[in-house]
Amino acid sequence: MADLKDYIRTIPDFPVPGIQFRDVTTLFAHRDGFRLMLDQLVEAIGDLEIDCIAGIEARGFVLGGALADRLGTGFVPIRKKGKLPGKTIEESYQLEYGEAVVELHEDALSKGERVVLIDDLLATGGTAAAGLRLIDRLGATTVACVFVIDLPDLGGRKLLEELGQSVRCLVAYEGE
Ligand SMILES: O=P(O)(O)OC[C@H]1O[C@H](OP(=O)(O)OP(=O)(O)O)[C@H](O)[C@@H]1O
Ligand SMILES: Nc1ncnc2[nH]cnc12
Repeated sequence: MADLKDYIRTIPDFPVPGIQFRDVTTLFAHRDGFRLMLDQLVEAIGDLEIDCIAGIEARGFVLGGALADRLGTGFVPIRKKGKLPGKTIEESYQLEYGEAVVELHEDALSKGERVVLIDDLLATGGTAAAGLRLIDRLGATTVACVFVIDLPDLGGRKLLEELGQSVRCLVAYEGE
């Protein structure tokens, strides 16, 4: 049986020298790969009762929208600063290669809603941790953080687990 890694391309030195960029566009582009990924994401989340999926810009939107349709939930976007039209709350964070700010509409989630946070890749965990803070500030509960790719060497899984999160990833690149 095909492995998700068969569909993921690695591009060395992008966007800066020294980064091995794990490119999921080749996975998204392949009809068998995309379906296999969604099947595995549904399985990873299947045991949870959830109201909503929150996806992180940009690749988390592709995953999150398709997954929300499969699971019959709503979808909420966590976006880079300056993109959302309504009133927002914001959190800043450090990246593997930079710094950024993410925002969430202040009325995007209600108190007590059960949310799954999703993105394509977990590296340092800075982006996901900022997303968790946004969800938490609206009084909603993140019941799991779900990623296609984990880069455990960068410590993101450990960070999110220390924050009490259930972390679910489909593939990992370790020491590679
Ligand atoms: O765990 P972290 O160290 O925070 O890194 C993970 C984040 O980095 C990538 O996005 P990127 O910031 O490159 O933005 P993009 O999706 O808009 O290209 C990836 O899609 C995650 O969102
Ligand atoms: N190595 C990597 N590949 C793809 N996206 C990333 N985001 C942060 N680090 C990354």
